[in-house]
Amino acid sequence: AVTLRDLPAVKLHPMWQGPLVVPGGDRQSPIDIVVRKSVFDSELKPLVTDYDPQTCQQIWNNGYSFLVEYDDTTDKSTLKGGPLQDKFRLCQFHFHWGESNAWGSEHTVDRRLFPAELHLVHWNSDKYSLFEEAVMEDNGLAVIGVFLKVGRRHEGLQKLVDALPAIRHKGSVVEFTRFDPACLLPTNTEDYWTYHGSLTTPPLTESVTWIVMKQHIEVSHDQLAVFRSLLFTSAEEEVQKSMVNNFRVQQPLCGRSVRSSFT
Ligand SMILES: NS(=O)(=O)c1nnc(N(Cc2cn(-c3ccccc3)nn2)Cc2cn([C@@H]3O[C@H](CO)[C@@H](O)[C@H](O)[C@H]3O)nn2)s1
Ligand SMILES: [Zn+2]
Repeated sequence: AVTLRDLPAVKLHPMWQGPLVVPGGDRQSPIDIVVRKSVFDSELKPLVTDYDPQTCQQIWNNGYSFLVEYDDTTDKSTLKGGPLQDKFRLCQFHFHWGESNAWGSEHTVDRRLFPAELHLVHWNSDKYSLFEEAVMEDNGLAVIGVFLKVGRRHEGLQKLVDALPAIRHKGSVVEFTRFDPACLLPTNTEDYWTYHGSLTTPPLTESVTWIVMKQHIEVSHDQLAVFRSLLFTSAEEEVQKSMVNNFRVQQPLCGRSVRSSFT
């Protein structure tokens, strides 16, 4: 497997050329999950997702990734269980990927990189009434991370892949409805690691309970190639830049422990 050390000097997106350290940040994400140092916690429950495909609204290119956004004005698409005490509302999901299949994920497992990583973003609707409020609070957010590996074509993903050419440029949006994000979860949603961290893109707020699934999902090489056909740049810009390597590098653990729901 490829580890971070093997990476050639990967040209990072301007977002990551600046100071990568958040002043006073001691719970930043992503991290390397060292399996033998994770602590089994028998109190951790299986995840309970209840997503309503009717709340799917649009898919758009925000110049860093592509986001599938859900109507989060009611408790229709929710996550509970796992390490969570409250109910969380799905607001969007997106991916991070590399220019090659050798890297692209944000989290790593024993330094192992995956070609891509899915993030399903939720906020605590028991305690807050808006995402903007929750994002400023300790553990106001819960993000499920799912690793992608290249292999069999993912039938559920294809509807999303087919929509990507319409949002090639930064700022483009198209209607995208009736998509059930549960199809992107691995079959085993009982085994995961969980730790307290942050958003991996600005504002990098330290408000995320991360839930990283142990089991990956498989997508085909061609499906991943369509992700790479997206552009960081808007239609007006002269120089078009491929949307690849849109991941943040690993951050120091700063004494945090990672719990596992499995032995
Ligand atoms: N790599 S990852 O760790 O997982 C993520 N990295 N970034 C993510 N999001 C972007 C974001 C926006 N804000 C923010 C903070 C304060 C005020 C306003 C926005 N923080 N992170 C998550 C995200 C949120 N949203 C939408 O933000 C709107 C407010 O701007 C809100 O009204 C919508 O309900 C919500 O869906 N989109 N993305 S996640
Ligand atoms: Zn993300």
